[in-house]
Amino acid sequence: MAIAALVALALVGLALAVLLYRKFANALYYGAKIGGPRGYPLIGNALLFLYKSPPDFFLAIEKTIREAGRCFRLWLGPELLVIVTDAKVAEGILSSPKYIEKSGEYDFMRPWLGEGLLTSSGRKWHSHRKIITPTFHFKILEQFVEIFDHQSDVFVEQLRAQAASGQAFDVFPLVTLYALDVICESAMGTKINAQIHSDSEYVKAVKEITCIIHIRTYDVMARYNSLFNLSPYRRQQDKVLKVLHGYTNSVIQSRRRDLVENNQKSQQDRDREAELGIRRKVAFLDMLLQTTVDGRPLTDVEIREEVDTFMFEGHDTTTSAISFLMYRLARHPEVQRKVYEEIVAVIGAERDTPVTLAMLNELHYLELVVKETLRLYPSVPFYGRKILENCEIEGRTFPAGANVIIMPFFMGRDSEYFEDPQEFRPERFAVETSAEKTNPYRYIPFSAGPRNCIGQKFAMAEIKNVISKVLRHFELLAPDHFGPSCDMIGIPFHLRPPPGRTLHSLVRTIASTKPADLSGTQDKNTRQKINFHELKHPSKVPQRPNKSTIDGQSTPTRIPVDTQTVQLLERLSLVDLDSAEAHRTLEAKK
Ligand code: HEM
Repeated sequence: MAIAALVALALVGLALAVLLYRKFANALYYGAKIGGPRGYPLIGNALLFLYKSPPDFFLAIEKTIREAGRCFRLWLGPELLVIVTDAKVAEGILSSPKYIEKSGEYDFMRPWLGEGLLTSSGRKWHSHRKIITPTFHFKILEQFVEIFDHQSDVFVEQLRAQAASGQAFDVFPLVTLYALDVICESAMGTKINAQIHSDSEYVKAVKEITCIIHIRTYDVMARYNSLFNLSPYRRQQDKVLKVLHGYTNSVIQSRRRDLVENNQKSQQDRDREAELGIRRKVAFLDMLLQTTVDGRPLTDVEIREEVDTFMFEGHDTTTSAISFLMYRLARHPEVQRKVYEEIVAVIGAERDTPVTLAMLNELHYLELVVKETLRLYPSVPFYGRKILENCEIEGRTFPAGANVIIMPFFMGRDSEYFEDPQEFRPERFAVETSAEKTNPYRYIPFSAGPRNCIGQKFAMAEIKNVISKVLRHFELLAPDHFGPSCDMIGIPFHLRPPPGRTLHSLVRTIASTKPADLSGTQDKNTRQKINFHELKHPSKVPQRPNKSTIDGQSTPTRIPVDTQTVQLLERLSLVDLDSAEAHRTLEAKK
């Protein structure tokens, strides 16, 4: 009896081993050929990502790139990841219509976005991409510029309010609210007035779900559903999803009713409205309501997925770009001066001149500055594809099931791709010497190929608009103590996350407290500041004072901006693949 049981057990064990071998042999074999850091049995390289904050995650990857090169494999338990920072390999994947399936990381967005444009694949993605592309036509963009213009006026008022308080604050949360206002009005045609009512249920829900997505992306403990479902994040997610989906659904219903009413209007009514100058702005949602796929209209769920996708992709990315751009302008007064002069030449110095798309397209130098900012701080620092069948790219076999993670963050800092990558030099993108043109796949903050960013023209116009407005009102200044040595500032120990929480969530928590509460949360010496100097004479083309003149003034209007978030990420900006010295210093700081 005992022997029979032992034999049965051995057979089950053998069957299991064969099953596991059949499931993983292919990936193990080709994964080993790609090469990567040594891992442990069963967990692989998961320890590299345990309780990791975003900066620590990036430092770990950067260290591995040094050791293993621009393309290497990692095992996260049973998951095979292939990290790619090689432009040729990235080109092989991004340019091909075969590799459009998204990697496992996108599952963290699915509870909110469902199968929208960012997360879907196959036939659904193809047909939706086709119908959504025309919504970014320049004629439609033109009407969105009105929204940017109005919302950036509100943004300027928020900055002015901070100037009056004189309290330290982080620019990032204010930019988030501005970007949310813009995308909500453009995508749904409704005003949430996030900049004024930042504590509204919908605004808070967007912030919370974005935070949960980030936590799941960076921290291996929140990555797997089995662990995530046991955590408080899961309950929090269920709660905010009700708010998010509820809001989008109600807007869809109301816009449907409006559309029916509008269609019932007689030609006479329409002519009268046209005479009175009543022009209804068409939101992205309206276009979806009127479109058809394979001869049928989109369902409410399909529309909701696309609108929510825009809400996410259209605010998180531009927020990061605008925040880092403001930070860089403050650090490079000569660049800021050139941007300002261009704005005055194209739009004029008057603060309330309405901006048009044609004017924004004329801001060529500002465009170079945006591109340079995205080289160093790509809003989407990595994105992934799932390989469905074994395939060969640039001499390597990528096994079926592998998640390929392409990292523009490191490509933008690679000295083989960009000369002196650590230098902020917008001119490198000038047409004659354009870094983009030498090999377009070295510079991919908007991705490339069939699944590139559909909203990049919208984003560029939005960023240019808000910067042109801010610089007509304020000068961004870096205070004297803010020199190169400050670059090495690490995260003060007491701001490190307790186990189980990522630093990112902590930063978000701090950022969402009132500015006044911030002052006590960190050591004075570790605070970096950007000041805004308000221009006094808007009606004349103002001669911008240089820094020493400003310092000489008795009471300039200044807003000390606490760049907690920038500080966190500035640490990453030092991850220059070229500079072993910088790396050693960072390691020592840790
Ligand atoms: C600085 C701003 C932005 C950056 C850097 C950026 C970057 C990207 C990147 C890298 C992707 C590819 C992601 C992937 O392959 O998984 C992407 C896709 C996408 N982006 Fe953007 N984005 C920006 C702004 C926007 C805006 C403003 C919108 C909408 C108004 C938008 C809508 C989308 C959508 C819908 C996709 C999915 C496209 C598809 O898969 O067919 N993005 N974006």
